[in-house]
Amino acid sequence: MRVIPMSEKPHLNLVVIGHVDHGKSTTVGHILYRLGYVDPKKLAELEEEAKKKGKESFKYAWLLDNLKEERERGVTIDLSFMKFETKKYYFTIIDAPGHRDFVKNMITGASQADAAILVVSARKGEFEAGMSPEGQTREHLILAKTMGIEQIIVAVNKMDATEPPYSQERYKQVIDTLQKFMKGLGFDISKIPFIPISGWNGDNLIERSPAMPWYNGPTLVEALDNIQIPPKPIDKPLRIPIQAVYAISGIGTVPVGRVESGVLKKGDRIVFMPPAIVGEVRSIEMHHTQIEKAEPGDNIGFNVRGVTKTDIKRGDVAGHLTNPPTIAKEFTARLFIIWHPSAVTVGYTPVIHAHTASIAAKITELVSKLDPRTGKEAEKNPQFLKQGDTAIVKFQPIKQMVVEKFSEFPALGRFAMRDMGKTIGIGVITDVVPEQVQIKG
Ligand SMILES: Nc1nc2c(ncn2[C@@H]2O[C@H](COP(=O)(O)OP(=O)(O)OP(=O)(O)O)[C@@H](O)[C@H]2O)c(=O)[nH]1
Repeated sequence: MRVIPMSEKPHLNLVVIGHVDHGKSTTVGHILYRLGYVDPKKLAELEEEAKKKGKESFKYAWLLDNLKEERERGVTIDLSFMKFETKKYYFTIIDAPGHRDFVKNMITGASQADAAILVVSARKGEFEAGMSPEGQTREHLILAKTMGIEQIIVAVNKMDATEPPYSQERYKQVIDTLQKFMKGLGFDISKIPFIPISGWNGDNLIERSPAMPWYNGPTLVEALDNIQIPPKPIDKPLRIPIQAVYAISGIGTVPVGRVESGVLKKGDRIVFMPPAIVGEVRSIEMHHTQIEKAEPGDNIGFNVRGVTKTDIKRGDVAGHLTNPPTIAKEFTARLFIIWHPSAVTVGYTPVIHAHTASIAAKITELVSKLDPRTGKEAEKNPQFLKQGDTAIVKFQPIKQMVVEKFSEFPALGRFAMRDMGKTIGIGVITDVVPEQVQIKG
């Protein structure tokens, strides 16, 4: 594997979604190979091995598993990272395919996806399975929409395996169904490319495929270069969810976290919520270098005067005194139930994972159940929610917790809901009832 240089290009986080076996690993593996990230000798070895096992068709998918393993041995964080460059951008694939719990990682992971590739098989029966009520094409699209991922590239895969191969008619049928569904979810489909590909043969991945002369849109890699960079929320109030707090001898208290919005400057007076403790920023450090100010996306450690290590902890949020982070007495969310063995009712108290905080919260009201296709109310005050339902729900955190409205601070306004070691649901916060607290200092 070649060593990837730190690039000057803008950095984007990409997530690859889609129904099981629709070709996510094969497509990503093939792109990485074609962009030169894989030694041809290594591929030949894998090919040989796959042939021996009578599974030649898994060549590229195995490649990906191999790369994943190589990386995982070296990293300690729980996201599986893969990086590659296109003409314009430097991409990190967060949570590569095959990972069942991508939903939780998307929310609680270090980075949020800027864009998604949805891989959909056009093979007879497979496309239909993905769009069935239990299908993940459908589920992942709902999740992407719920999480606010607007930039989606749809790769209509396995075009070599349609009947007849590379059938324009089948392509049209597939995208027609997808476009109707996505429109219903509120996606602006005029901005979404639908690219017929074969992840296996490489059609329309990098160069235009001669097998599909009827298609004149971008190739998959061209579509990646057409992604728009999301603006940095530097004009918004400061929010830094704290990941850890250190006490360093000779320096003092050093909280560590990622700036999600606003700008932090040396000398600023800041407040940590919920404890409502005020401190003064003496220095800011990023990648072992002192900096004067930190902006959204920067992972920093900063030394604060007036705060001890025991005053604050992971899950607290730093902000300026003029607009302190909100402690929620209660919050309302649009919730999607991913998995539950029976039913979710009022009184249910799962753990809410929002930004760096993990705090139990009780459901106090099931306000309404929504029609997942239209987002409109389908039932008022339902008795219970089950797997696959989308609903408006009120929560009461059992301990003080900072969250914000998703529309104002996306990174602090989305959460995963966990119980029994599994992700039960995901939500975005539409409203917060703030708790008034006295700020000390
Ligand atoms: N004919 C054909 N087969 C493909 C293509 N892409 C993938 N496949 C096959 O489809 C099967 C599943 O491919 P994967 O890449 O493992 O699918 P995946 O979506 O990553 O699967 P999970 O990670 O298990 O969800 C394998 O047998 C692949 O060889 C394609 O473009 N054409």
